[in-house]
Amino acid sequence: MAAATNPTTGAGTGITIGVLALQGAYTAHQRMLHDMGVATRQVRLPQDLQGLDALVLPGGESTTLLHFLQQGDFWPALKDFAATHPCLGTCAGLILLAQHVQPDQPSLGLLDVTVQRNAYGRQRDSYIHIGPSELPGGLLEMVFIRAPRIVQWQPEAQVLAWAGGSPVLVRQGRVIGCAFHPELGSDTRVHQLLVDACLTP
Ligand SMILES: NC(=O)CC[C@H](N)C(=O)O
Repeated sequence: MAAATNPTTGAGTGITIGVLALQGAYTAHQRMLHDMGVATRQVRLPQDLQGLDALVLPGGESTTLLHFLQQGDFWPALKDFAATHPCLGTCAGLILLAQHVQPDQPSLGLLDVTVQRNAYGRQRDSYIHIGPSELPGGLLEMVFIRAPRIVQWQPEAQVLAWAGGSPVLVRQGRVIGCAFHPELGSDTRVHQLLVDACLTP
């Protein structure tokens, strides 16, 4: 892990965060991390994981992501990386990190939650919710796009935000899962959780 020189932002920390760039909303994550002063690298091949401090698994379509990730040795390499480094999974990325997925599909099993895919409706049912959170400053704007719902969770998964009676932001050790899209907008607090996880020994 890199030494912190400015723990309130990514600037000057020397950390590099990978963004899984196979499909989906990865450029918006890169832009947000860049604006926070954090170096990023697109991850398209298993060897791109080498030397990274953390990884973002973006939103998109989890079945399509799985299709690419199950080629060659990407899946075991990702499993090893995610078990040993901070990770932030948003929307489809949360589905990849979950312990159980409904309907059933392979997942990394790093967050003790069960997620139900597409539980908030179709693309046209996308909506913005403003709700309380445990993040510094409280209230959080959350963009939901065909989002998964966390329908079961274990106490190991610390809930940091709720919407409509369900957890929508959870953290388990250095793994963070988020049902909404924190990369769309200018609020950096969810990404800051990932940066902070990199800087925590
Ligand atoms: N915005 C998103 O990432 C949607 C997730 C998608 N519905 C899936 O099941 O993978």
